[in-house]
Amino acid sequence: MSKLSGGAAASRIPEATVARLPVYLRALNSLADAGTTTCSSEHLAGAAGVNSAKLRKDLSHLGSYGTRGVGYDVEYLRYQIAREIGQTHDWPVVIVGIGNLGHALANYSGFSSRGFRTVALLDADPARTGQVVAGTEIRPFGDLAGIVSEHGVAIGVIAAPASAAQDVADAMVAAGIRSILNFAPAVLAVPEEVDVRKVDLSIELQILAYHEQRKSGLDGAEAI
Ligand SMILES: NC(=O)c1ccc[n+]([C@@H]2O[C@H](COP(=O)([O-])OP(=O)(O)OC[C@H]3O[C@@H](n4cnc5c(N)ncnc54)[C@H](O)[C@@H]3O)[C@@H](O)[C@H]2O)c1
Repeated sequence: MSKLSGGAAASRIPEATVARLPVYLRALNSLADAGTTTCSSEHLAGAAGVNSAKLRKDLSHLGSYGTRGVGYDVEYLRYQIAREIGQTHDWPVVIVGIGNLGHALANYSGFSSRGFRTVALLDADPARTGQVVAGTEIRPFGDLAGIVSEHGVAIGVIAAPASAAQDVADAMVAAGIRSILNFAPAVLAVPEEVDVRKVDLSIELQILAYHEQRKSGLDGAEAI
C-alpha cells in the first residue's frame, strides 16, 4: 500500500504500521494546533492511543528516531508521515453509487482536507444524472473511463449495491484505477496489482456485539 519515497524508508513498511501512520498524523496535528513543537514518544503514544514501544518501532521504519532527551520534532515528523502516506500529494477520487452513502461521502469534508479531491460522482440511475451533491453534478456511470483518463483518477470509491459492486470494480480496473475503497458488502475479484480496502460498519458492530456479549456473561446460545 505505501509508496516509499527513499531515504531511510527504502524498504517496505509493515501493513500494520501503515495503518497506524494516519493515527499518528492526526495526533501530531492536534499537538501542533495546541502549539506543541516537540514531544516525547510517551506523549505522542498517549495522544495516539498506542503504547510507546510500538510507536518508536513504527517510527523507526520511517528512519525517525527522535532525539534523546528532546523527543520528536512535531513539525518534521508531521511532514515525514504525511509524505510517507502520500498526503503531500493530490489524489483525484471518483465515487460510484450516489445513494444514501454516496451522498454522505460526497459531503464529507475530511477527504479534501487530507488531499483527496472528489473529481466526479457517478451513478447508473438516469434519474440521478444532473443532480448536484456537494457542488458536484452526478454523471452517468458510462462516463467513468473518460473521467479517469481526463483527471488521472487514482482511487475509486464503491458505494453501489453489493449486486453491482463487481461490475463497478471491473469498470474501474478497465479504466485504469489501481486502488479501490469498497463499501459494498461484496468480495471483489481484482487483478493482483489492484489494492482493495473494504469498509464494513456492520462487521465492526458485530465485533462490538461479540465483546458486549462476553462482558455481560452471555454465551452465544443464551443470547439468541
Ligand atoms: N460499509 C458500510 O459500512 C456501509 C454502510 C452503509 C451502506 N453500505 C453499502 O453501501 C452501498 C450503498 O448503500 P446505500 O444505502 O447508499 O444504497 P442506495 O440504494 O441509497 O444507493 C445506491 C446507489 O447506487 C446506484 N447504482 C446501482 N447500481 C449501480 C451501478 N452498476 N453503477 C453505478 N451506480 C449504481 C443506485 O442508482 C443508487 O443511487 C450498499 O452496498 C450498502 O450495503 C455500506
